[in-house]
Amino acid sequence: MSDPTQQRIDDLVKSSDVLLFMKGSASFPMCGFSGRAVQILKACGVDPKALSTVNVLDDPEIRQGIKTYSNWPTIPQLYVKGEFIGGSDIMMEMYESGELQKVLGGSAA
Ligand SMILES: N[C@@H](CCC(=O)N[C@@H](CS)C(=O)NCC(=O)O)C(=O)O
Ligand code: FES
Repeated sequence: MSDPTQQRIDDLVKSSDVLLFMKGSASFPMCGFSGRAVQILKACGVDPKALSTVNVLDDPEIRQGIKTYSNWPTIPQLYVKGEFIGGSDIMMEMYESGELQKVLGGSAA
């Protein structure tokens, strides 16, 4: 991976079991879609302290680079154990089917 931003994102994604790229923070989401993603993770029993987040509004390079990294055009983006799961619509569908709770497995309290 020669692009430094892609490398930085790859390092971030691999550094936390549950990582949410979002607008704002878990305590102060700056967009409804990001807020919904945080709420879904809480509903799955993810301890807010175990949840790592990256505020893309703080870093334009990451805001663009994460879309390239995942080949997904929007924020939020959830990664579990280094794998891209999806945005808030996919998270909601997976939550309703029970799949998200399974994916989160040991990461959920
Ligand atoms: N349907 C999307 C909603 C997310 C969305 O539409 N995000 C937009 C507005 S916050 C976005 O990231 N736009 C590109 C950008 O702001 O960089 C999902 O499932 O997560
Ligand atoms: S910031 Fe406007 S829809 Fe997310």
